[in-house]
Amino acid sequence: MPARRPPPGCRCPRRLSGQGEVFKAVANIDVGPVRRVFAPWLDPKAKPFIEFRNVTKKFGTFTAVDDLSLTIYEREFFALLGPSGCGKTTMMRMIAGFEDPTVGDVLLEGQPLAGVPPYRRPTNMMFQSYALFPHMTVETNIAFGLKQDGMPKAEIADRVAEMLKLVKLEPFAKRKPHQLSGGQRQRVALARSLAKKPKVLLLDEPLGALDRKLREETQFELTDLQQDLGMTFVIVTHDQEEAMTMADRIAVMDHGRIVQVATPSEIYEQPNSRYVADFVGDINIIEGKVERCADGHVTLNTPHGTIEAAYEGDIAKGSDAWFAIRPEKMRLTLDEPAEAHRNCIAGEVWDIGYLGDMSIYHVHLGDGVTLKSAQANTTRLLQRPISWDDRVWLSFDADAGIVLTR
Ligand SMILES: Nc1ncnc2c1ncn2[C@@H]1O[C@H](COP(=O)(O)OP(=O)(O)OP(=O)(O)O)[C@@H](O)[C@H]1O
Repeated sequence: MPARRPPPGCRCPRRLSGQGEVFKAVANIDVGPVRRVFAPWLDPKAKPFIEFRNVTKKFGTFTAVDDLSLTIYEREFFALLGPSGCGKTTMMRMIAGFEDPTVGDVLLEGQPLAGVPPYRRPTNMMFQSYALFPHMTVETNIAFGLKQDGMPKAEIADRVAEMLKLVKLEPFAKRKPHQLSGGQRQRVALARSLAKKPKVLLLDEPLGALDRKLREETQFELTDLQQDLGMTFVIVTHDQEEAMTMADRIAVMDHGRIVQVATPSEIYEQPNSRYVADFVGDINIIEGKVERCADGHVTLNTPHGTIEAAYEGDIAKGSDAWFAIRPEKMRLTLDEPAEAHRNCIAGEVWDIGYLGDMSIYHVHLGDGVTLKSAQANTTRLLQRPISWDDRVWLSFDADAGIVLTR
């Protein structure tokens, strides 16, 4: 098993002692006495690497990408996340040069890419299907693009050897794709994409063909590789866990627009809308009306009682607002909590989803609303105290969830 990395956005101690010098150079952001993070987007002096400036892409009358602006920084692992058809692949294809914006500019290192054909761009795109040549061996597959570019034979041999080592495929150099596992084929495709040493690697659902376990392992390999190479990776995925595991930042997209760009933990803990909250991970959303908003708190009147939540900002009394809280942040008890007049909701256990390490309790509130509470299975199944049809209390702290206004 690969060693678990620090969470994205916290690429710190391990990388900064040793090869991590590169990160010091690009992002000297101090966030405390011990920790420095890779966060060029917080550095006003950081230069954009890839830029979308008011880009619209239309196919006929259909708008696939809608007046979108975005900055990606050098050495970033950036994920485009969103439902099918939201425009992720179209954005990647505009970086690679397979599509041109209808309006607006895509820039690389400050230079507009308009008119630059794909083969002249320092980008390479790896597709989900891998598109390996079945009749060629692993090494000839990796060498293919280099040969086409007219690289001298000896250099090609060196580069292929380097790539085989990088993706740990040296023993398989003479095999053909059908003699490899799915994960090995994925690594050949990766080696082939990296062979020309592009500045930007574009990965379109790169792990879609792998089973879950291999996918998880490969995610870590890919992020380690990206860090070691110091390259910029842009990945398209509709798998939010994949984006969370690998990316420094995630752009959540909806209908050709970006709804939020932030680090995985910000996207998860501070979604800016119900759309993002709901798209990334499991969440309970409770609708209410603002009763009071002052002193860093909002009091919400909801059909399930009063919720008092931490909130920095101002919302007018009487406005609609939503309290969003992750299932793992909901306590579940059989006894009524002491402060049952607020942040406590009574219900009945309707269903229990057993996931092995944890169980998801679906709690019915009576008026058709169901909330979820995730409980770690620290005791064996037979010993667990809360079961189907039990009357229970869900409770939470004021800062356990987030108040959303849209
Ligand atoms: N060449 C094209 N002609 C017409 N419409 C297109 C073309 N390419 C993409 N589209 C449309 O643009 C929209 C965005 O497509 P895109 O492939 O970027 O979505 P996506 O977010 O990558 O989806 P998926 O996750 O399914 O790959 C879709 O509605 C798609 O049908």
